[in-house]
Amino acid sequence: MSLPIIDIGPFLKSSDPSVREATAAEIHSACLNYGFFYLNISAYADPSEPEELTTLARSFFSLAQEEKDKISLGSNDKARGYARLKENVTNGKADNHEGIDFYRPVENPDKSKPLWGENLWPTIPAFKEKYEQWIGKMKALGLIVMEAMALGLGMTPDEWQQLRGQVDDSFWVMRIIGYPPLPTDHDGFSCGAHRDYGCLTFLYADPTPNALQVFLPKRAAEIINGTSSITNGLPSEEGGEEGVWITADPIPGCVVCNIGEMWEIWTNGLYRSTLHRVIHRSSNYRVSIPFFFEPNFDANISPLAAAARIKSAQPSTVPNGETKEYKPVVYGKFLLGKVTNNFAGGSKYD
Ligand SMILES: O=C(O)CCC(=O)C(=O)O
Ligand SMILES: [Fe+2]
Repeated sequence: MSLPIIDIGPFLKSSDPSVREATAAEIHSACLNYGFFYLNISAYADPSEPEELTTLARSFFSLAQEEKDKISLGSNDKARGYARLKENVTNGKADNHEGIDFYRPVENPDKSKPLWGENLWPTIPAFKEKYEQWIGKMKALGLIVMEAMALGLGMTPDEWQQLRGQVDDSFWVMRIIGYPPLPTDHDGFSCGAHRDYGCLTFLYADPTPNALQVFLPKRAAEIINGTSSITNGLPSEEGGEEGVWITADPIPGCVVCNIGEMWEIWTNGLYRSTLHRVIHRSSNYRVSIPFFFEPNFDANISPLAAAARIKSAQPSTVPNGETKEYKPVVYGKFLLGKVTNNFAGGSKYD
């Protein structure tokens, strides 16, 4: 047993409402229980596409350090470009990875403003074209999965159109990450424990096993009891909540999909964004390519009526029926807070 595997094919291809609702229900239950699932996209993208992207990424990461530094984010807008091995810090510890970040292009770029520069592309032939094709596909996939989620939450067509208007010009991020083996004496992780802060992450990773781990709180872990991939332990950095780390190895034809903190706000905590980390100790160089499908820069994210309807139909687990009300945020402001924090020595993962 592992995290649920959901095929997006039937949702894409069928006009039968019961088929579409079945996929939507699977996604809803995965979001309620885990915040993470495998999305089989083989009906949508040929596996050779992301494989080619990892080959291109490897040719970049194998360049001399000074070549890679030519597209350094430090000399750009502090967000777009290349970050050296250990430059990113999570929970106060250097991450043992290097990477390149790209964001949605902006009008009137100005690299003196955080986040507001231009993307810096490696000059490797076909690199930009192939990645831009992938970005186009992942953006469209984001809208498809959002529609399925709206259906899963029982949103009316009008409510869906309103939500769609908050994500139809996604301020997406794509990250290309290279992980050398984690030295046994490294004080930290390949990528420290964090929650994704946005909307939906679609992670393609090369076939390396035993790298990505997902933290399942005790209740969720019990649902998929019997899993052989349970490691153990509690994340001390997260207040010691009881649960288990499970490994989420790549599955051919699938991306790993998880929900970010904006979904916590939209659902007022009904869906939780789940802690995850990377510990890559095998001897190879691992490459992963997360695509973050995020809300529009100026989207005002606040709890959705559909989630409130589901919550009010459930018996309250909190004394006196009190529930925490999530505070609305404007996505772009929230993001700038993250990026400015990175610049101050924090992390995009904090
Ligand atoms: O490389 C991975 O498997 C995960 C990376 C990740 O969680 C992130 O960049 O947010
Ligand atoms: Fe992540």
